[in-house]
Amino acid sequence: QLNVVQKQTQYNQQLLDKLNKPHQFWETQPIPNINDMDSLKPGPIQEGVLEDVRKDPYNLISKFEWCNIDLRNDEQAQQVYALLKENYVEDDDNMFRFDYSIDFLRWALLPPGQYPDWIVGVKVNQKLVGFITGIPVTLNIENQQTKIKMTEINFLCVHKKIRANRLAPVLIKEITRRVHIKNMWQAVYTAGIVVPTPISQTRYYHRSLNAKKLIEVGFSSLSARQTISRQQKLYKLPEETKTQGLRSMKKKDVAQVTKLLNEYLKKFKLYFKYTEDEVKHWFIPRKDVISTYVVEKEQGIITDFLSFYNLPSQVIKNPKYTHLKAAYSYYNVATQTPIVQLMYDALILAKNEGYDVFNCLDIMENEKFLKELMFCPGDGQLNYYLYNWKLESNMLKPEEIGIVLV
Ligand SMILES: CNCCCN(C)c1ncc(F)c(N2CC(C(=O)NCc3cnc4ccccn34)C2)n1
Repeated sequence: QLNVVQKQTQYNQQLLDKLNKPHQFWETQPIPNINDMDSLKPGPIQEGVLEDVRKDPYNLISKFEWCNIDLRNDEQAQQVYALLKENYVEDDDNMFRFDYSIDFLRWALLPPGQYPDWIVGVKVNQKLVGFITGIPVTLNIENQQTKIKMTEINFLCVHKKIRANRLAPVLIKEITRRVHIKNMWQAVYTAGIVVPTPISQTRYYHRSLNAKKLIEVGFSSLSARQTISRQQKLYKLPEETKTQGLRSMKKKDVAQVTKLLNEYLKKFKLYFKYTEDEVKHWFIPRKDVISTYVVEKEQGIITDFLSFYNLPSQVIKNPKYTHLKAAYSYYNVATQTPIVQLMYDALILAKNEGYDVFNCLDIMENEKFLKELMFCPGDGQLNYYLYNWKLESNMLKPEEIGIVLV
């Protein structure tokens, strides 16, 4: 009885701390707060000094220990899968939770140049209870001459049962240390929540592919005048794609796709530079992970390509369905084919691959097709963040963002 009271008191105190000092952790980080906006000059906020980087891992509360996860090892990959499946991002009404597959996690976290100590776990008695990851990227910021070698942070997750232990800040500090020790001083990350200080706030849009199921799982709702059959007719798609020469991407396309992508991304203020090796990793189709289709014209010239990734959500409580099959728009480059037509074909391909919904953000040139292809704005916002970098402009518009994080 006593320790229940003690736990409740401790929890109440933590709530009070949060109310009094929200973002206690974030204020200690080199990320501009609102009044830095016009005082900081563009570029790194703190100069990194390699000698000053702590050589040993941050301390953990007793019984917790650090471990590097080898995702190539089936057992360890299974542990990561199970932690995320039960404890990763949910929607605000706790109806859905992401269900990233093992094949997807190997795609997302084992790109060329990956560092083994950037897949970070925390274990208690051999059980994985905390996770955070980094992958190496080369970022172009606001068309600076210099490209910056930095990290893309993702998959921060703490087991539901041990939240409010302040483990998340320690996970962030530890992976920051492991990035600093490699003489890298910036990071890019996204989150559905707002913490200091987004560089861009983007919105999710959804295009219904299986109207009936979306209503049955509670993803979509019917207004007074709508009926399921009218929704099905409204969103119906042809079986066949329209674009001449559209086909699945193959290894032989890597060189052309790399040129197309790197050239196309120069339109934006924030984008990665891709090597051919990286294009091979990120775009060669993988079953149930990534789908990429190229448009091949005469003499084998590739003029456009489209891509989308597979991120199912577990439907937490539903008598009929366990999963929502969602395709997420990845990178789409339209240089000859009208982007509306290219994305219309993406919808047809996704429908034929069995997806229930096609999601995209209002970044890059996406707002050129959202209305015409009947995408609806979602309640999800995705905020983009840069660690240790002051932009020239305080915020970037969504259409200036050329990065998709999975
Ligand atoms: C780097 N990592 C960011 C990507 C993680 N991604 C995909 C994400 N981050 C925050 C969101 F707001 C979000 N949304 C997709 C939209 C959506 O479909 N909302 C209903 C829904 C269905 N399933 C889920 C699962 C979790 C949250 C909302 N869900 C909103 N997506």
